[in-house]
Amino acid sequence: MKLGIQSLNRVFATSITPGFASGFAGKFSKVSPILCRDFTSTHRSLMEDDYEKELTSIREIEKGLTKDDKNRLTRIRNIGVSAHIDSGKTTFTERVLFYTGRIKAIHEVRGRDNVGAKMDSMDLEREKGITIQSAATYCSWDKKSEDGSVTPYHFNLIDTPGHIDFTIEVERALRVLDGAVLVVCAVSGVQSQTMTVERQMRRYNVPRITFINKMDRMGADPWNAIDQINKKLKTAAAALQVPIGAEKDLAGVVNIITRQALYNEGPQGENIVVKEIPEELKELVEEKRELLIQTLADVDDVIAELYIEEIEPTVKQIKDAIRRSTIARRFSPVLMGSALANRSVQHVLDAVCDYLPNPGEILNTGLDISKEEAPVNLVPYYKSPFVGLAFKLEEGRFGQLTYVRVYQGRLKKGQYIFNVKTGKKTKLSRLVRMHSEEMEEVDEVGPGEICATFGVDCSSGDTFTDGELQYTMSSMYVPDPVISLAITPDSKDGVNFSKAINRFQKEDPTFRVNFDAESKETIISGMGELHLEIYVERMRREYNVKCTTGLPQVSYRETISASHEFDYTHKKQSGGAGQYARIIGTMAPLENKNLFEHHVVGGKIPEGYLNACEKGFHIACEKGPIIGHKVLGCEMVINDGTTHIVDSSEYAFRICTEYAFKEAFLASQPQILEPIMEVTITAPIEFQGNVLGLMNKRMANIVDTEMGPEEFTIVSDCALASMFGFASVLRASTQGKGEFSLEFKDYAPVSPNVQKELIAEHEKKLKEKK
Ligand SMILES: Nc1nc2c(ncn2[C@@H]2O[C@H](COP(=O)(O)OP(=O)(O)OP(=O)(O)O)[C@@H](O)[C@H]2O)c(=O)[nH]1
Repeated sequence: MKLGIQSLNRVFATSITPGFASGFAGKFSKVSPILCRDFTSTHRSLMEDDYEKELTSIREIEKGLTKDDKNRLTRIRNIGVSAHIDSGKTTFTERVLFYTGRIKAIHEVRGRDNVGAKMDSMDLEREKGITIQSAATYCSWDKKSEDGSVTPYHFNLIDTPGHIDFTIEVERALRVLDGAVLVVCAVSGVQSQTMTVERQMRRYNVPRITFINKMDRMGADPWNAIDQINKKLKTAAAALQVPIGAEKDLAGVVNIITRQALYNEGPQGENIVVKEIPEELKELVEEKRELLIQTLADVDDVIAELYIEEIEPTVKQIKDAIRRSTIARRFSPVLMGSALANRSVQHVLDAVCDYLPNPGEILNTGLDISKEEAPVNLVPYYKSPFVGLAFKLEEGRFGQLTYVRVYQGRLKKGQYIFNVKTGKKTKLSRLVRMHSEEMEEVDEVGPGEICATFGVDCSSGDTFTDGELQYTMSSMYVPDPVISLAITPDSKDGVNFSKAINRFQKEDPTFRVNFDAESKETIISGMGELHLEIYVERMRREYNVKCTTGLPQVSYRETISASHEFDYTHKKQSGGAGQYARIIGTMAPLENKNLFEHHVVGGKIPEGYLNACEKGFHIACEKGPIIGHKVLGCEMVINDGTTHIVDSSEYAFRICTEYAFKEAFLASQPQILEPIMEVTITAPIEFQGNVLGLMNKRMANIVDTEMGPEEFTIVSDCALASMFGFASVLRASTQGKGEFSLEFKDYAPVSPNVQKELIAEHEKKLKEKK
């Protein structure tokens, strides 16, 4: 047996930081909710972080757990199901609900019975066959051990959408989950969204097991998919199973740890029958078992030592090592099967119990705002004072539904909870556990659990406590919208329109609404065409408001590429009180953010006026001087100025800064930036020429091409403006067989010609309005 270099490092130099442990984690960050949009600091603090340190804190917390706490926590799993579009998350979750007894019958996504899967509860989801909102449910799984004993586990499960347009749903689910099942298609392998989801999991330090689905399809190749997980996702992964049969003859899997063949029998594959391993698979099973142990030796010290001594680890040693390294985010165990063909889903549930952490094995931290935001560990003790996070809001039949993850203490019906941000106190009149759109009343939920409540006024990401503690938790990453649309309700009745807009904004932080005073239009912004289309459709269906929409507009940014010194005086004396302000300073380009600073000495400009200048700066950044889009990458520093004893005021200094900003901006070689998207297109090979033609026409920069047995994938960078309406163009060019996804990558300057056109268009619009 050969030993990987990494395992040698781990055995002989155990101080080496494990590569997979230093991922990104919102949970452990020192970022206050106010700063939650700036994740750079989070990344940095976590890169320096180290799982060993985290583990020390977890061990410390464990010491305080009572026997009851332990019993409760060890049986809880908060998990998410995430994947690329159409990998089968919803189909998989439907099986989970069926096998756990949560639903009595299986219904398919776009199934002939027209019922639709349980977790796609919205009509639109059922019609389109896509998941739009993440749905939460809970269920119980009786896990049978090898010795025949049964242990009941309690799962809170969230099925998340695959489309990048609904990415916020994935972000908020991962923020509160302790583990995830990453579903990968056995034919397509790792796809663009798999990589996005993986990045999100790393951001929140979520351990994951992988399920290779669609093993019943022609061309299924789990070994290729595992290879891609290792290479593309840079996650050490190895199979725990080998399939028995293929395509329509897929009968079950061999558990290579216990060396047992597990067949799914019964109409819905509900009976697991244990048999001898088929003769023709024995060699493959041993080969893959060795590979599993070898991979584990690379990430786990115990197995590495046994490996060096050439001792075969026991079943328990292998399982313990998988658990340790999965929770430490160094390894992802891979299971395989077919959700649609009812094969091998039950083993994923066993693996969730065996290898994913319970809420007591994950470190969650907050900031104590009563002690200058000192970091605090949250302890999942039943008797601790309550701390919980409102991670999702939804308008339900009975008012606003707030999803809460309880981090410590418990929530009881009738109890008062305090919103740390607003200081508001609310009595909990109802407490429910969610089961897709249905709910079940409960009196109490303990630490580590997820529940929902009504009548709590808050925003997504607010922390609640019992009123004594002043803790806040870091919130989730909210990406900036990239696309906008002017929207006008057809009827004069604006009440329902406002209601819908308010509700959608509260529920979804990536859906933004602005009223453009110049054009007198309401502008909605979001993550993509589909995202906005869904909201316009929901307004019609749920609020009876039909709307007319303009053409989608790119959310450009305005920036500068040179520095400029300014000396600006704002003076107004037309009877009554005058206005006077003078500021002197510099304007300079800055990477990816805006910044206001002042270095005024000797009280030449009083503090209050300087604050007004800062306000003026931020107002100016909201509407750029060239085409009225947001400013990005600009630093304004005020070094000096003068005041007038009578005519100076905060108002005068604010206005003065806005004018000075405009003047200096226009003198600093202004540039318009446009969003560049990473476009991933997959289609059958015969359409490769057509697709390349489409992308060339759009001046896309091809970054990668991959040929599969039947399909090809092209990854390219392309300006968002060229991608509007692409769904129908691609459909027409590939006989409806092509698929694509768009993800924001970066901002880049538009060409001088385009800049000229955009400015001319903007000026024309302004003239028309006059
Ligand atoms: N052959 C085969 N098809 C499957 C399997 N699992 C799911 N499908 C099909 O794949 C399609 C997509 O399944 P979904 O469960 O909606 O996938 P999803 O990942 O939830 O989709 P989004 O939420 O829209 O991203 C459906 O037509 C399913 O019937 C499987 O194991 N084998």
